[in-house]
Amino acid sequence: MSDLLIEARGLHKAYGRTEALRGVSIDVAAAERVAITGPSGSGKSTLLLSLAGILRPEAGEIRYAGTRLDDLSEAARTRLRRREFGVVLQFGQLVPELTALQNVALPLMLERHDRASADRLARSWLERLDAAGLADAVPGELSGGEAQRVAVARALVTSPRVVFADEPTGALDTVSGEALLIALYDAAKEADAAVVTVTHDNRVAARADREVRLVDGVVA
Ligand SMILES: Nc1ncnc2c1ncn2[C@@H]1O[C@H](COP(=O)(O)OP(=O)(O)OP(=O)(O)O)[C@@H](O)[C@H]1O
Repeated sequence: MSDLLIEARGLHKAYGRTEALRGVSIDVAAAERVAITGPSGSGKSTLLLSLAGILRPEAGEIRYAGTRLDDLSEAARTRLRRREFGVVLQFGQLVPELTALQNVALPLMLERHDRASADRLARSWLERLDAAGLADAVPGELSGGEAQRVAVARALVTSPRVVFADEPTGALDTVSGEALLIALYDAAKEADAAVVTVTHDNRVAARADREVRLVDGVVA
């Protein structure tokens, strides 16, 4: 057996007449950092959301640790996602009514951790991302970069096998964008998690172990 974590073959996904994915195959090995790049509209987000089990492609197969992800029921996919995956999206992923600490602790609370241990772990992840001082702030009080650091802490708090990040640095200036990505890569490495990032940014792609470039819904 190889150490392949994700094996996707021949993925097709259309939105009405727009074919976003036209036969994409991609593998991700355990602890590997893969950057998905390509022009706007080439299908990067659609591929990421499909691999993360959030979108269901119309054709093709996705195996996660040998299990067919695309065949699972919605409930089973949600359970697997909560247990095995961390996700950082572009915007609005923090719950506005909760503090940063409560946002980071939320995935643990959903997994029935007790409050004290969830808060302790959440605080330690905020510290690792240099965001301990933000613990009591609500998302409306955070800058774009601060909110993204909190979102990264929340994606890692459950010790996922894979972190999926859709343009995590898109809203940030060059310096804070790169710092956030380094923090994500370092934290994932420490936790032995694979990272799949969608990015327009060459510097981000250069830090990955491998770049997969999409053009018009196929791997270029
Ligand atoms: N929910 C949707 N409804 C209709 N069309 C969509 C939807 N989501 C994406 N598309 C279309 O599918 C194609 C691929 O979109 P996708 O967002 O996957 O590309 P992308 O490479 O991530 O683009 P960007 O870099 O601009 O974020 C585009 O033509 C887009 O307009």
